[in-house]
Amino acid sequence: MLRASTITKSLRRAYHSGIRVPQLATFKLPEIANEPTLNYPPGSREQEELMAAVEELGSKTHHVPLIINGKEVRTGNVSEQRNPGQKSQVLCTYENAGPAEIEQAIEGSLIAKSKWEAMPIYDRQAIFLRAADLLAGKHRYKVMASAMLGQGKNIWQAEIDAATEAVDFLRFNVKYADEIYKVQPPCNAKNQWNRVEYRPLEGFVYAVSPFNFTAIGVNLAAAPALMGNAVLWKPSNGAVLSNYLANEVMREAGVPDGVIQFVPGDAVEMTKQVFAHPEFASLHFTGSTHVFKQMWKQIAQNIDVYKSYPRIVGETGGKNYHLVHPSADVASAVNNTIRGAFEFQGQKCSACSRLYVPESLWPAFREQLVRGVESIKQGPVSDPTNFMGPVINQAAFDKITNYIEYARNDEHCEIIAGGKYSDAEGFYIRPTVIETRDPLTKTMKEEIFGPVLTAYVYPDADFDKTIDLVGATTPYGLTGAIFAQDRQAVAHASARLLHTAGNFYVNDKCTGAVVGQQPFGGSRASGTNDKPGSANLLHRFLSPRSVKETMVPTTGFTYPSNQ
Ligand SMILES: NC(=O)c1ccc[n+]([C@@H]2O[C@H](COP(=O)([O-])OP(=O)(O)OC[C@H]3O[C@@H](n4cnc5c(N)ncnc54)[C@H](O)[C@@H]3O)[C@@H](O)[C@H]2O)c1
Ligand SMILES: N[C@@H](CCC=O)C(=O)O
Repeated sequence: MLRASTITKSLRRAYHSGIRVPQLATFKLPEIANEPTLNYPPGSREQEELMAAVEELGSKTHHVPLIINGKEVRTGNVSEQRNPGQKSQVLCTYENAGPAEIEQAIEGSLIAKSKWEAMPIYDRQAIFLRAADLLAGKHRYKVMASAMLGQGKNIWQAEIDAATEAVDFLRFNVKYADEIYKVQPPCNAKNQWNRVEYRPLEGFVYAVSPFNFTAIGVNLAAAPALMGNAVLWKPSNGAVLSNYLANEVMREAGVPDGVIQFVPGDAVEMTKQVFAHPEFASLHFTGSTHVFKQMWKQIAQNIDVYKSYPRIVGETGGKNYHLVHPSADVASAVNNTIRGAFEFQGQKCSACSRLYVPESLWPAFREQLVRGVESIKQGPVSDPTNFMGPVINQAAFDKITNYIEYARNDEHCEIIAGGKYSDAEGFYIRPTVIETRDPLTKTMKEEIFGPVLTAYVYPDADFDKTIDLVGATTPYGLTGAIFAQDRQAVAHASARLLHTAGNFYVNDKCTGAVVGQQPFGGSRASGTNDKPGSANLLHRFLSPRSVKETMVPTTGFTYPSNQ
């Protein structure tokens, strides 16, 4: 007979070797809803606290290490992230991962994954719910401040990105995971029980994020991680500090060491190394179309190296439209166009960058548009009265201003608002509207990713032809909007424009999708349309296993018809 002390010792050993309390109930999640957006009016406590965080964060240069297996790693290969609105200010310096650190991160992630995937879903859900609460509460202003100073976001844009959208991704993914786990085979033959288990992918996930949305970086790493995967997260050079702080929030919430490896570095070299690894299981990418296509080709070339077929998930560029019908409410269409085109300096994949207006409405439309655009206040994010700030860096500034100069020199184009810019202090480009007589001019076709809108005026009788034009002008299919009060026109355009936009809006701007409300993503050259902010995305990081269990012995092998 075992003595009590021996039993206690054995139990303690069992506990420490990882034996867990079993799940003793089917749990019900707390209610999941969108994080309320704070308004930050002048004089409010929230504005004061946020601006204090901006001042505090901007008062020194921060240093961002790699985070590999939960440890801060320094390589000595250091780069800078500057404030795009005040380019002399170095917001942070950060370490770049080299081949040895990438190798270490991949190995560590595979080891961490073995425990992480075995952790019950409710533990993983609890961790990400906690991360959401930390981001919505204790760390909200610090992370927002880093997006404001590092990515040039004003208060509102930082709020809807680094606070509410990031929090919504974390919380809604938890809800979608719950729904996915509940989906089980509808039929069981007699004496049998069929089950589906939602395994994570075998191997590791490579998450590569863009500069423009902190929330997207969070989701690129957190969504696969929630489903039991381990992730190498390569942030954009333009968003290192905010992404690092968001990752620190997830670590504080309990994401175990090694599950998300935070590895800024040289995009090309790192990607080459990652894609050559046999355990590479998935690319989770958001960024430009040409980079995604290049990555897809690299993966295809390495296909014989991999253990499994890698899941390729990529949300990419857009050339989004507002189509105005003669029956539209002009003032509303103008206001939506100004917001859709120029919020966050047009640096949204969903930004409106081509506009189609009927001749009959154009005089009024143009007058209101130009007046509104010229009235836009622009400057550093430290002044909350600014509606617009800087673009992200010199390369973006040069690229965008080249488009403006192209239009200035094109005989079919006229710059009717804006057109001015300066990179003396920071990368400031005035919101610019180009009117063109050529609907296929360069600025109507190519993604500019800046505050440049091109308008084409069509004869009212050509509404149908214009619908065709909208669909045929670009290879993209991300977002679009129809403005009309005539229901027939709405229905007609909606049907005819079916494949031109993964997010289609009626009498609303083509930007500003909200997690839990408008799952986001486009098709054609705009991406794989796996809809971040929906259960669909989470499925991409799962490789389900079907289990069939038979309860009674099999007593023979012949068919009844053989008797
Ligand atoms: N569809 C969407 O949901 C969505 C959302 C946000 C941004 N975007 C798109 O992202 C782009 C803007 O973001 P960006 O400027 O950060 O994009 P980007 O393509 O320049 O960079 C995205 C990421 O890819 C990395 N990268 C760059 N070149 C690479 C290469 N050759 N190999 C491997 N990795 C590489 C970057 O370091 C960064 O981390 C726009 O095209 C925009 O439309 C799309
Ligand atoms: N949720 C965002 C996605 C923007 C992409 O950069 C929007 O719809 O504005």
